[in-house]
Amino acid sequence: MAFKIGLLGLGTVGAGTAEILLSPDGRHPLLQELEIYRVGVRDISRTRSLQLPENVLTTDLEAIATDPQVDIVVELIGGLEPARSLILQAIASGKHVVTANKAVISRYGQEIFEAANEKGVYVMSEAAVGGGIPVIQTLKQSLGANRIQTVIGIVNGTTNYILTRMQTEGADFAEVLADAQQLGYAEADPTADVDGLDAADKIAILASLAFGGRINLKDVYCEGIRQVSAADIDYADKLGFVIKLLAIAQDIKSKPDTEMLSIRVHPTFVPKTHPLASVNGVYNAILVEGEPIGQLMLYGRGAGAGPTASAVVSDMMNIAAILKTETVPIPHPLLSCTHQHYCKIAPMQELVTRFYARFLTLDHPGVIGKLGTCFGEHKVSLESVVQTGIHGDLAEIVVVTHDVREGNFQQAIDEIRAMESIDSIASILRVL
Ligand SMILES: NC(=O)C1=CN([C@@H]2O[C@H](COP(=O)(O)OP(=O)(O)OC[C@H]3O[C@@H](n4cnc5c(N)ncnc54)[C@H](OP(=O)(O)O)[C@@H]3O)[C@@H](O)[C@H]2O)C=CC1
Ligand SMILES: N[C@@H](CC=O)C(=O)O
Ligand code: NA
Repeated sequence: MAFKIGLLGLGTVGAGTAEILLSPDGRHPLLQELEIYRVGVRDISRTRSLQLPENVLTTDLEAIATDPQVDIVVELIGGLEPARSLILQAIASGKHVVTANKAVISRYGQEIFEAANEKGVYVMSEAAVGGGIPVIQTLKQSLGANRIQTVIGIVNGTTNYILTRMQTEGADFAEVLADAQQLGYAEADPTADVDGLDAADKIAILASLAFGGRINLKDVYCEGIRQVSAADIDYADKLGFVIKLLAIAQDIKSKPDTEMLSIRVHPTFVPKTHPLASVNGVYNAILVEGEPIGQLMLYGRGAGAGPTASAVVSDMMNIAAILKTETVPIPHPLLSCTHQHYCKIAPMQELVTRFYARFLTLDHPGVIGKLGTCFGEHKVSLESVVQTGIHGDLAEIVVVTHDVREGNFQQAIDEIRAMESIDSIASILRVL
């Protein structure tokens, strides 16, 4: 029995997926039962390196999504529309769906999964987070016995690639971004990568799986890497840290019967001894802490044709395997989405974390004392304060705090910004 695949998109991930399907030798035998039936693209005249079966290419994606012959629709075009509508059309036509589209799943998950459950079809999205890393299945199935406390991830390959090369080669941001685009890591609009939006989509999906509720993406705090300078990377190094764009979801409830999560994406000082500090280049890693499992880290390539396609094809095989046995009722309790409520997300002011801040000040006596007094008045305890150098008429002062309430820290910063002896606040970063 062959399962007919309708592939929407033949770009980086689509081509990687087709390549696996066209070379089944040495892989799981089930792969031989997945047949590329139609492939939808935008520009049919474009030269493609793949040798596809004849007459499969079309620009009519809607026809694929609704074709009665198609068993599984694989959405790999990216973006919000027409991707969302095509997924919904496929579901309405009774097709199972595989997608790598975190933007659509994080925003329209409720609509999509409700439609899928009603229609009795699967929507699988392993490639949407961590590329080839099997993190979605791990959270959905393998860790189901745990109470999850924390999920911390490096989940954007493009920014990790950029930060790694800035750190190791002192490379220029724009030049490295162009390389990441060339390598097929970046989104069609790389703003989504650089400004942390892609990582926010991904941590919303992971948090939903880890904490068993829907996440409203608007509640996810998001800061990208544009402001990270060579000077900060250098100070981080001297202080024993590396800078990583972290996506963090934590259960911060104060009592067992309450629910409160902190979900955020921001560049972070990570101690060099932390397991996430050595995750470099396009590699992603997701560190999960749960009870009783303790710490678990998944590591692998988070972007690129082959690794991402590995996840896409494994989703197709999972669906094919279920369809073959036909013993499992749909919705399958471990493969389908069964979330009903929205999780409560704490405002950032309530976060308790350490901070690194770099100030440019007039080189006057007593400036350090004024900074210390102001922080003290706002209950911000300092771990270290160093005057690191002089730039023309300005002194540079670097501060690292102990754990503080973010709201208190920001109030102190507002007062400091208004001080006459402060020229500017060059950077503020959170410390893990
Ligand atoms: N690249 C990566 O490493 C990863 C990507 N993803 C996700 O996978 C998805 C695909 O990404 P990627 O392969 O990089 O994207 P690409 O831009 O490389 O490819 C997009 C493909 O979709 C087709 N397409 C786009 N819009 C339309 C449209 N409106 N109508 C018809 N065809 C269309 C394009 O056609 P044509 O070829 O004619 O231009 C192209 O074949 C995205 O959701 C992305 O977020 C997830 C993990 C990793
Ligand atoms: N643009 C994304 C691709 C994978 O999701 C990234 O860089 O991680
Ligand atoms: Na994955």
